[in-house]
Amino acid sequence: METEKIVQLKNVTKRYPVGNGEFTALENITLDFRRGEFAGLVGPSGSGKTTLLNIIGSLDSPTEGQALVMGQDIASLSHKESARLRNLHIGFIFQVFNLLPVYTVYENVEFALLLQDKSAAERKKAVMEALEWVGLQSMADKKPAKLSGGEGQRVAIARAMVKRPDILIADEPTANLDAKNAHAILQTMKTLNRELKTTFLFSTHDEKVMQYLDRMVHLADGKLQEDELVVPKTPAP
Ligand SMILES: Nc1ncnc2c1ncn2[C@@H]1O[C@H](COP(=O)(O)OP(=O)(O)OP(=O)(O)O)[C@@H](O)[C@H]1O
Repeated sequence: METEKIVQLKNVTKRYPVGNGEFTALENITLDFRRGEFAGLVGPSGSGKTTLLNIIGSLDSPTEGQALVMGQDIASLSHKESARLRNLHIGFIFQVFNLLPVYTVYENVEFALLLQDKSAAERKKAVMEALEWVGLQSMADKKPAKLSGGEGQRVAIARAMVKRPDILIADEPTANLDAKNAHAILQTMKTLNRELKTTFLFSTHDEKVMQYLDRMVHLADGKLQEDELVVPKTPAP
C-alpha cells in the first residue's frame, strides 16, 4: 500500500502586502509529504522556509493554491477547526524553547495535554513517557531556569511529542545549541521518527541537521529549486 500523503501542497503561493504593492514569499509550490518522512526545507535566509512551515502547521494559509494537511484544506477551516487540527495532529518545536518559567518541567509538558480529553492518570502516564523519550524523567520537578540549553530543548521536544502528533514541525531547532547538544537532540528526534512513525519537517540551514535528513527540499526566493532524496550521512543511534 502506498504510504499516506499527510501533507499535499498544490501550487501554493503566498503574497504579503507591502506598502502599495505586494511581496511574493512563496511561488507556486507543489509538494507532498508522506507519513514517516524525516524531511527538511533548506535554503538561505528569506527563501520562504518558515512561511511554508507555517502553512503546513495551519498557522497561516496560502494566498493562492491549496494546502491539504491530514486531508483537510486548511484555507477552508475556521479558527476553531484549525486549532483542533493542530491540537490533535501537529507538534511544534522552535529555535527558542518557549517554556513557561513558573511551571515545572512536568507541568510544561502536561500543558500540551490539557486541551485534550484525558484523565489525570492518563496525562501522568503520557508525560512521564515523553520525559523518558528525551531522558529527563529525573528533571520532572525542576523549573526551566535550572536547565541547560540542551535540556530546555529536550523539554520542548517532550512537550511537542506528548500528544503523539502525526507531524512534528521543527523550525531551526538547533539554532541555539552547541554541536554536542544539537547532535543529541537530532538523534532523539530520529529515534522518535523511527519508533512512533512521526513525520518530522524541519526548516534549517544548519549542516548538522542536514546530515540527518532523508529528504531535502531546497527553496530559493520562494521557489522550489530541488526536491532531493538523500541517504542520511549519520547512522541511526
Ligand atoms: N508578514 C510578512 N510581511 C511581509 N513580508 C514577510 C512577512 N513574513 C515573511 N515575509 C518575507 O517573506 C520572505 C520569506 O520569509 P521566511 O521567514 O519564510 O524565510 P526563511 O527562509 O524562513 O528565512 P530565515 O531562515 O531567515 O527564517 C522574507 O523575505 C520575509 O521578509
